[in-house]
Amino acid sequence: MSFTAPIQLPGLTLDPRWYRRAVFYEVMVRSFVDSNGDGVGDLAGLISKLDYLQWLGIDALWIPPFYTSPLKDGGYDVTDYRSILPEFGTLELFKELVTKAHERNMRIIIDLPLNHTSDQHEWFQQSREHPEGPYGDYYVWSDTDQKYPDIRIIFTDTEDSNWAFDSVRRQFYFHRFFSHQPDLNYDNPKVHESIFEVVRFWLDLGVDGFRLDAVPYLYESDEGNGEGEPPTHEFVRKLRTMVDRDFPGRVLIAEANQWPREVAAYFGSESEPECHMAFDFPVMPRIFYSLRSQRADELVRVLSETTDIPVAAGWGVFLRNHDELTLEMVSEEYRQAMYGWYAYDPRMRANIGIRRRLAPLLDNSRSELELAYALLFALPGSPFLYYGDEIGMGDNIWLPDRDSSRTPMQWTPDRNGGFSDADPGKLFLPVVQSLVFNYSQTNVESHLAQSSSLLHWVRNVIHVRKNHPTFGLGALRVLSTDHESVLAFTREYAGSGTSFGDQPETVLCVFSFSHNPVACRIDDPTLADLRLYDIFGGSVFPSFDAEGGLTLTLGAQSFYWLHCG
Ligand SMILES: OC[C@H]1O[C@H](O[C@H]2O[C@H](CO)[C@@H](O)[C@H](O)[C@H]2O)[C@H](O)[C@@H](O)[C@@H]1O
Ligand SMILES: [Ca+2]
Repeated sequence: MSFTAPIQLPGLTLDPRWYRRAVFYEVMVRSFVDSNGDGVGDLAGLISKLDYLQWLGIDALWIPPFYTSPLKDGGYDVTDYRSILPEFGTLELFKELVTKAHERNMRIIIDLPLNHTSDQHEWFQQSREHPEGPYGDYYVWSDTDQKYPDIRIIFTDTEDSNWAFDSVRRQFYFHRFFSHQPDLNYDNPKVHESIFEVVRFWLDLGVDGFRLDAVPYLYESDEGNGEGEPPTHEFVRKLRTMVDRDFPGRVLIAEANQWPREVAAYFGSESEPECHMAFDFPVMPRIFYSLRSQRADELVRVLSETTDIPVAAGWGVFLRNHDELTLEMVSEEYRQAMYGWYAYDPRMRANIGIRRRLAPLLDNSRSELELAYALLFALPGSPFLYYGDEIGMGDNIWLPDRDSSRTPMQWTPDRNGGFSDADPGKLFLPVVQSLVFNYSQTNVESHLAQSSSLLHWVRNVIHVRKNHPTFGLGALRVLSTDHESVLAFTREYAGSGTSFGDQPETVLCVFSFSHNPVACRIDDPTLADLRLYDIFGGSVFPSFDAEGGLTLTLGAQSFYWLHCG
C-alpha cells in the first residue's frame, strides 16, 4: 500500500492554536502494527504507518502509555516513567517516531498516568519497605481503611474498596483504580518534583503534549469527594506555568470524566490557565443517547452548558476510546436506557459503561455512523478518532475487560489481518473474526479498494473540515427548531485574515436523529436572507427568508453542513 503525501516542507507548522484545528487519532502501540513478528505491536510498526495516518488527514497522535509496565491495566500501571516497554522498542525508536511524525507536520501527545503508579514501581517498593526513607511518604498510607468514606469506587467490577492492606508496611494504601495501582501522595512536594522531572524528560525529547490521565483524582480530603479538589487545580496550574515558560507551544489535555461545570474547571481562567484542552465527557454519551431516543434535547442542554471557556482553550470531542463508553456522567434513568439499547448482553458492560466499539454499537449502520461522525467533526472542539473506527472495526466481547475493543488493527485480508506475521496463536489478542466484522472484509486494504467505503468517507469529511477553520475556531450558537429530533447550530468564525481560506464564515449544521424522514423549521432573525450552500458538493439550498425562517427536509438519520453566504 502506498499513500501519496501532500507536498509540503518537512517540519511542524508554527501555529500556536494548532490544537484547536487538529484532528487527533488515538493509537495503542500494542494494537497497531507488529514489525518483528513477536505478536505484539511496536513503535517500528507505528512508524511504518505514519504515511497512512498522514493520508487520512491526522494532525496529532495520542499514544496511551508505552512505558515499562506489567501491563495489568493496559500500561496505565507504570513501573518506570522514563523507559519504553521493551517489546515496544527503545527510546531511540521513540525519538525516531517523534522526528518522522514532525516531518509530516504531525504532533505526538503522550499519556501521563500521574495519579498512581504500578505497585511494582521502585517508589512503591521503597515506600512499603522503608516508611522513614526518601519514598516513605510517596503514597497515601493509613492505619485504617475507613478514611474517605465518601470517595466513590470507579472500577466497580473488580474493587470493593479504595484501600488495600500492604503486608510489608502493615498499613493500608489508597488506590482510586485497581488495587495494584497505589495513588501517589500529592501532599508530598517531592511527588510534584518527581512528576515535573518526568514531564520535562519527555518534553526535552520533543513530545508536543500530554494527556493527563485521571487528573481529577490527585488529591483526597476528609471534606471532599476526591474529585477536582482545590489543590488538584493548584497543581495543574503550577504544571501549566512550567510548561508555558520552558516549553511554549506544548499542550496539556485533561482527562476528567466529570459533569460539565467540573470538566470546564480544568481549563482554568484567562489569567490562571490550567489545561489547553479537556475531553468533552458530558457530550459523548449524549450523542449515543440522541441516536436512539431520536431526540435532540439532551444535546441541546449540554451544549448550552459547556460553551463558556477561555479563548485559547479547546474541547476534545470523541465517540470512542480505549476505555468503556463511560456512563458515569448520565442519570440512572438514562444509563438504564443506554444499557437497554447498546448493551443488551451483560457481557457488553464494564464498570459503569459499555465495552464496545463504535461500529458494533451502531449496528454497523452506515447512516448512523455518518451521522455520529458528522456530529463529531462539527461540534465545538477537536475530534479524537480511535484507531480502527475509521474502517468500522468490530470488537470481541469474549475478551476480558476493555480488551474487547483493543484488538489488532485490521490492515489486509491476509493472516492476522496484516497486523503481524506471527503464528496466530502468538498474538497478544486475537484479531476480530466475527461474522459481520471479520478481518477478511473489514480491513484498510479492502476499504481503500472501494471508493464508497467508510474509510474514504471519513477521510473526505476530515479534509472538508480542514478547509474550514470555522469548525475548529468558530463559536457555537444552538438554534431552536420545531422538531424534537433535529439539532441545529451555527459555527461562526470571524476569520484571522492571515491566510487564504482563513476567512470569516458561518456554517449552519443540522442533524436529524429521527429514524424516518422529517421536515423542520428554524427561525432565527439574525440569519435573515442568508443563502445556503452545501459544503460538500456546493449545491444551492433554499435561503433563509426575510424574517430568518427556513424549512428543511431531512432523510432518516441524516445531516447537512451548509455554508451561509
Ligand atoms: O489509570 C486508570 C485508568 O485511568 C483512565 O481511566 C479513565 O477510565 C475509566 C474507565 O475505564 C474511567 O471510568 C475513569 O473516569 C477515567 O479516569 C484510563 O483511561 C484507563 O484506561 C485506566 O484504566
Ligand atoms: Ca512486535
